[in-house]
Amino acid sequence: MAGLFDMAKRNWQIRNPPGVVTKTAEPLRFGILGAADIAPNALISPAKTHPDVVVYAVAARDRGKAQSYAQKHGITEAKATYQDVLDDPMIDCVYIPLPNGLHFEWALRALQAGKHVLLEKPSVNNTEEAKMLFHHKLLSAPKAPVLLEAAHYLFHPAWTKFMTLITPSEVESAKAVIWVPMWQLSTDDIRYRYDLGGGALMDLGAYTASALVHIFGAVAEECEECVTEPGSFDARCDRLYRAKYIFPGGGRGEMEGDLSAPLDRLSPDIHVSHRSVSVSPDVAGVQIPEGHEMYRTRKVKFGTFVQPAYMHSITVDDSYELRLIGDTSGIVKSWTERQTIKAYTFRDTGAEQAGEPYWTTYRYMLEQFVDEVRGKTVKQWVTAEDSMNTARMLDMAYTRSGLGLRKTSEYRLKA
Ligand SMILES: NC(=O)C1=CN([C@@H]2O[C@H](COP(=O)(O)OP(=O)(O)OC[C@H]3O[C@@H](n4cnc5c(N)ncnc54)[C@H](OP(=O)(O)O)[C@@H]3O)[C@@H](O)[C@H]2O)C=CC1
Ligand SMILES: O=C1OC[C@@H](O)[C@H](O)[C@H]1O
Repeated sequence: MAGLFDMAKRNWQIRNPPGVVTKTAEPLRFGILGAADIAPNALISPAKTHPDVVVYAVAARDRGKAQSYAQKHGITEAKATYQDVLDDPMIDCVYIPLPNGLHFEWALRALQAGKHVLLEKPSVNNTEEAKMLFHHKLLSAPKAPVLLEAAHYLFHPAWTKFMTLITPSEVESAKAVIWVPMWQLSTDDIRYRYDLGGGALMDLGAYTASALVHIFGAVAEECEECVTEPGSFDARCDRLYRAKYIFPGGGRGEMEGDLSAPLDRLSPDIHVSHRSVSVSPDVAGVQIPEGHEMYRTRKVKFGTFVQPAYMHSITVDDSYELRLIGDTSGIVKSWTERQTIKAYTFRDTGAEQAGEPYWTTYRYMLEQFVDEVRGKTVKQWVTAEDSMNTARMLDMAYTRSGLGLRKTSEYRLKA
């Protein structure tokens, strides 16, 4: 009952955060490229509770659309073009929620304009673009701007907690699944447009692939199978994928995503199985007779890993075996233990870090982005290597599926 009350309160406060936030004297001013559906959740709402952030401008291809969007969301300026945002010296940071196929070009343009960039996932169309973007000399110059792929779920304390329960070198298998309900997207959505970097692997695979890389602590060696089903708009864009990977050391990773899923599949989740390993009795908080050793096989399930702020659940199932040392056949005793864990703040993980139960993944991410821009130490981050690894995983799956890579942008910065 208390759990239900907490959930209702948290979900209400996500939409109606308590208290009034006083902004700093010179907050970071953000401009948004595109009047995108995701921006209210991903930036506009989180900015309201961040004292050092103001969403200052939005640009749309149609000025009227930018104006009504700005009015609806209390944004000071509506710009007629994306370039107008980049040319405005008042703007410090740019959020890019454009279709995937435009991320590379507009991220480069924004970095060249000296703006810090929060770039929607997946950061780019493929590994070739990832290398050109994340290795660009603009990012290694003195006082280089910040570039972050908005893989928001990695910033939530539930993910941090989940990773403390995983030992990447001992993972035998893992499966990550994510679904979008069938009513959510139109058949000609940007996710079904090849020219815009569409495809379920691009859209949902960005989550499942990056999750697998973190869980195994490495990018896969090979994608051994990738079955897809096409969307109706363009057969080159997958509506559904099921991919299987082999990781260094032989671990098996699977991922599935569906952009038009039936109603019974609403919770994105991850299942991880570790192999049986010898553990110290302290780990299980038990004492064992002399001449014996303990083995543990751990399974971890993370329900609702992508949007954990609304509700999530991490379940750890440990199976223990007590054996005589050196006797691999005889089990003297076996037992199981289950823990169910939730972490809505870093306090729940035992760490001292800012946050409130009603902070979404996006709000936690914004906190770190601002800290990085302000030159403070960040606690969670998506590194250039992380972004490149996600692109490598997606490229492997697209190649294996036969659909081929998403095309590389022809845009290049003038020297
Ligand atoms: N972090 C998250 O949880 C989520 C992230 N995303 C990511 O955000 C990005 C945008 O997704 P979403 O907000 O759902 O998409 P929308 O279609 O709502 O927004 C995309 C924006 O791109 C602009 N645009 C520019 N060129 C084109 C073009 N040729 N065709 C269509 N639109 C164009 C449009 O801007 P204009 O206003 O100028 O017309 C539009 O507002 C994607 O990269 C997606 O992966 C999406 C959903 C959730
Ligand atoms: O990033 C995303 O997360 C959730 C999905 O609804 C959406 O398609 C995707 O773009």
